Amino acid sequence: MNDTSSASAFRAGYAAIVGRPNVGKSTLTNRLVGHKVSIVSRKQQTTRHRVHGILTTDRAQFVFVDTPGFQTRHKRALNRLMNRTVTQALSEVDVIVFVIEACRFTAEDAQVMDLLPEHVPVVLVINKVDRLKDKKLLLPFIAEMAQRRPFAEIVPLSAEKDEHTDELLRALEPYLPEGEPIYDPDMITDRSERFLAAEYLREKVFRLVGDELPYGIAVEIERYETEGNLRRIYASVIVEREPHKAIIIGRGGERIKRIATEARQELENLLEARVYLEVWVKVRSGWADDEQALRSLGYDG
Ligand SMILES: Nc1nc2c(ncn2[C@@H]2O[C@H](COP(=O)(O)OP(=O)(O)OP(=O)(O)O)[C@@H](O)[C@H]2O)c(=O)[nH]1
Repeated sequence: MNDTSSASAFRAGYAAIVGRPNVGKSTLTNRLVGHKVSIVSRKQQTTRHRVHGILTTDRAQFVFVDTPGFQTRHKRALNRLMNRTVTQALSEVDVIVFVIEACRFTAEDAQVMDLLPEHVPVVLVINKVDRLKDKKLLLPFIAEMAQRRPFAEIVPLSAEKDEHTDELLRALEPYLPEGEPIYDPDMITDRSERFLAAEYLREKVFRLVGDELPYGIAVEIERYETEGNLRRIYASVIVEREPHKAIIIGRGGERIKRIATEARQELENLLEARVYLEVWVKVRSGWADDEQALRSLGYDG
């Protein structure tokens, strides 16, 4: 208890995970935390909230902030809110994890990099190295990236295959301040069950509706009741236009049934509880353009 040497001191702090859409930020957060707290989709820009994934080891507590993709093309209200969220997240953290794809550095990546504050250390993650056919290309790419900016560390890894993710944790640890855990060590997220239920349901909608719908989809939890080990969840999927409703419902209600069943099963695993989930599809036109409506749906940046 009286040991004051810094080598054994516990560390705790915040790490923001940033990068352009689709580089694998959600996959990485989930891998590091070991639970599915942030939704993953092939479709871009599925992460709209700051989600804290929390990992507590015997040496440190990492609080990960999974930020939405930087918006460079679209100008709708939703995206203005998202950019504000990102900027805010970055100024508050102890270390930034800047994620790019192996051997690709696009104009969009450069735009994200230019927004990173100078005073916060940045660890560069080169993700998806499993995709590289020729691993020899990695070294020159690392050298090229090191020229672009003084990164605190550069860690090539594969979030999906869980390769070298431990090295990232080792690289991040020294940048966390010494101190007591910020959250209870048993926690994996500071989000409520209600929030996670909405996220899981939204992920299923994105996965099962595929590319048939634009981004104007939201999920609202209308009632969330706990009765012992049972959760009763009443949710709405909100779309912008009537024809979108039919797409989500599917022929004979087949698709919405599958969305609800899969979301329920995953929630049962996460919560270790029985889940009753009822899902309705509603049309509320223009919500993605209306910041007020977004706030009421919980997108309050
Ligand atoms: N091959 C390979 N694919 C990966 C890896 N990491 C993520 N992916 C895939 O890349 C896609 C995007 O991953 P996400 O984690 O949703 O990306 P994101 O950066 O959070 O995306 P946004 O939420 O749009 O910002 C998914 O299809 C993942 O399965 C990896 O290490 N290797």
